[in-house]
Amino acid sequence: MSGATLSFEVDIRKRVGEPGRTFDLEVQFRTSARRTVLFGPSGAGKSLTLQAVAGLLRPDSGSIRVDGQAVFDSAQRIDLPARSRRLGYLFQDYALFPHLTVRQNIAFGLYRGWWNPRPSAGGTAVDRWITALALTRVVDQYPHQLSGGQRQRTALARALVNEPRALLLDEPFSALDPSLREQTRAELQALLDDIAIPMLMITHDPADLARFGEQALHLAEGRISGPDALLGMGDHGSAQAAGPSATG
Ligand SMILES: Nc1ncnc2c1ncn2[C@@H]1O[C@H](COP(=O)(O)OP(=O)(O)OP(=O)(O)O)[C@@H](O)[C@H]1O
Repeated sequence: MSGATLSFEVDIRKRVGEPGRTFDLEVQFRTSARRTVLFGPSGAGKSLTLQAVAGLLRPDSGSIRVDGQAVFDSAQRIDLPARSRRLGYLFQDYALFPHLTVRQNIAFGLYRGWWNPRPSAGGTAVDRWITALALTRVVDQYPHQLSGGQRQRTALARALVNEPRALLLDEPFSALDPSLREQTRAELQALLDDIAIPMLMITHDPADLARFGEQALHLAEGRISGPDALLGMGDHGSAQAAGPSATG
């Protein structure tokens, strides 16, 4: 169960900032790899790109297709809300609700409204991910009572509970103690193999790229500079920069 793929086709422009201090994102790429890593230095535009794919940031123009479906297309006036895109999002700092238990945080992923899930909130999906992510012992604890790894697994469970068609991961290990990162990478890799869900990860850490960059795209100053030929091992799909900004 490790071969699930899905395509992302991104061709977007977005200007942020104020006059005189703007940042222009102009990103074009296609990938159908099982695991794609968008790699680049701080300030390159990685988070803006991932947020646009997720539906958390509206590009000024362009289009985003997921598995052939237009989730954003400025010309056609398509802009699906984040929830309708069926993509799980793992935030860099995990963004857990401090006043909710592990179980409630995970169940929150299932709810549309602003009310809080009951402490006993559950159901098959919540229980499945509690078990799969080894959170059984801590279901009634609050985020401040968890280890970094447990916090990350809780956030992952919340991202997965709606059965998304892909996972979007924003620097998933940067909030962890460096000594925990390698073990946690191995755990995430095993989980992804097990549940066969494609992922798009953004990171500035070469160790993430080495482990998850089945296809690598390099981002610098708001533009993709091309696939990493050394890491682009194409058995499970393909990734390529597209359009005029591609140099590789
Ligand atoms: N809302 C905003 N208003 C103004 N500028 C912004 C905004 N969001 C991002 N930027 C700027 O856009 C650029 C790209 O930001 P982004 O967060 O995408 O970078 P990043 O590659 O994810 O960096 P990091 O690895 O540090 O998170 C940065 O220069 C940032 O200051």
